[in-house]
Amino acid sequence: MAPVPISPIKVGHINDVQELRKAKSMVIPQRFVRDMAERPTLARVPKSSSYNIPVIDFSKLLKGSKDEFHSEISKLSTSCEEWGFFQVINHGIDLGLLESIEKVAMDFFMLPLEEKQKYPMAPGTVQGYGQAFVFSEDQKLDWCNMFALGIEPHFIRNPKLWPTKPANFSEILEEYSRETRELCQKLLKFIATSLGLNQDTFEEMFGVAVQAARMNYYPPCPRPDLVLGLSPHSDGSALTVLQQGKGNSVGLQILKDNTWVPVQPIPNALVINIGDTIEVLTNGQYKSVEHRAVTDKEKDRLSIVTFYAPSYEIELGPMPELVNENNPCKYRRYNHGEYSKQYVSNKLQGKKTLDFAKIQTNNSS
Ligand SMILES: COC(=O)C(/C=C/C1=C(C)CCCC1(C)C)=C/O[C@H]1C=C(C)C(=O)O1
Ligand SMILES: O=C(O)CCC(=O)C(=O)O
Ligand SMILES: [Fe+2]
Repeated sequence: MAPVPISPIKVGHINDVQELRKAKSMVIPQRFVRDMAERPTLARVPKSSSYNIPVIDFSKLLKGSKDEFHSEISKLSTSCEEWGFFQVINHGIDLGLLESIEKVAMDFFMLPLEEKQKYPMAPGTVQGYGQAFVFSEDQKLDWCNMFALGIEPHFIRNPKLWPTKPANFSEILEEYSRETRELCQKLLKFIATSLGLNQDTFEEMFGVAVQAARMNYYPPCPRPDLVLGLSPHSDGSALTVLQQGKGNSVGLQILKDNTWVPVQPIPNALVINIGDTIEVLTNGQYKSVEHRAVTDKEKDRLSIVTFYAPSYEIELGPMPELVNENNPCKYRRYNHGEYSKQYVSNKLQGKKTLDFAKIQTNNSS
């Protein structure tokens, strides 16, 4: 069942950030100005290798020698345990298709506002053009325009929100989504293997997986020190695939050891992150890590995000194989549809939605 908002939500006027940018005002509307504690520190994090998220060579998993396979599986395991993020190179998705999705997404965002507003994201919902996860008039806003669509299964789609311009948008998004779905399915097999589980564990458990796409456009901001492109959050999915636009500014940051670490884009690579579902299923062994986006004074930025999650119908909780004396059960069992409802009814707020599933103990963090 698709999540539906329960009561009318008053969110006040939400400025479109591209229009603010066009107006060339140096003054940032107060709703975008973050409280001190939330403002991004723009000091450079050293570019040393300890601050680079791991890179997985997918071709070594698919067709590498036995040694290459084992060493890449071991790297995958460390990445999921210690980072919750990794970049995949040689993923096999046609590079022309990556370029095409970027082009249609960019062409969409560059349309006049009236055209984009034909596909409005209603308050309290997550599909269409606008700002998702806004629930009150005093909530801070992100310096970002979003366009999100449910992809699979078809009942989550709202056909009225699929744009007619650019003309090839839907065709490219369908093709891209098929490819990213396949990538997620393969990755889940390798993730299962890395946990010592049967490679089909997740596929068998997930039923007909839910897939959604979100395009985020961050125009340059005259005061990047005051705003956030996207509020800190973990993803409610099982896996997320994130494509960073070519030649964009660095904008994605992940929270590691209490430091916001920037993700340096690698040309043609895809960023993968572990979502809340895998954290729960692995009883916290693999982590869904908090991340956010920051903006740049001169450069805009585009990201194209695929969320891959289990069917709304399934019940899930930590897998018994991953619960033991040293790692006692941290999450209760719940229905993924309920979790989705919870996720889309709250503002993005770090890893807060996971409290829904956490078993509270005296020393829970
Ligand atoms: C930051 O996360 C999201 O925007 C998001 C939204 C996904 C969705 C759509 C854009 C339309 C269809 C419904 C759905 C909620 C999947 C994240 O997706 C995650 C969150 C949950 C929960 C999930 O299943 O995927
Ligand atoms: O734009 C980015 O890099 C982050 C996007 C993201 O985290 C999301 O859409 O969930
Ligand atoms: Fe995210």
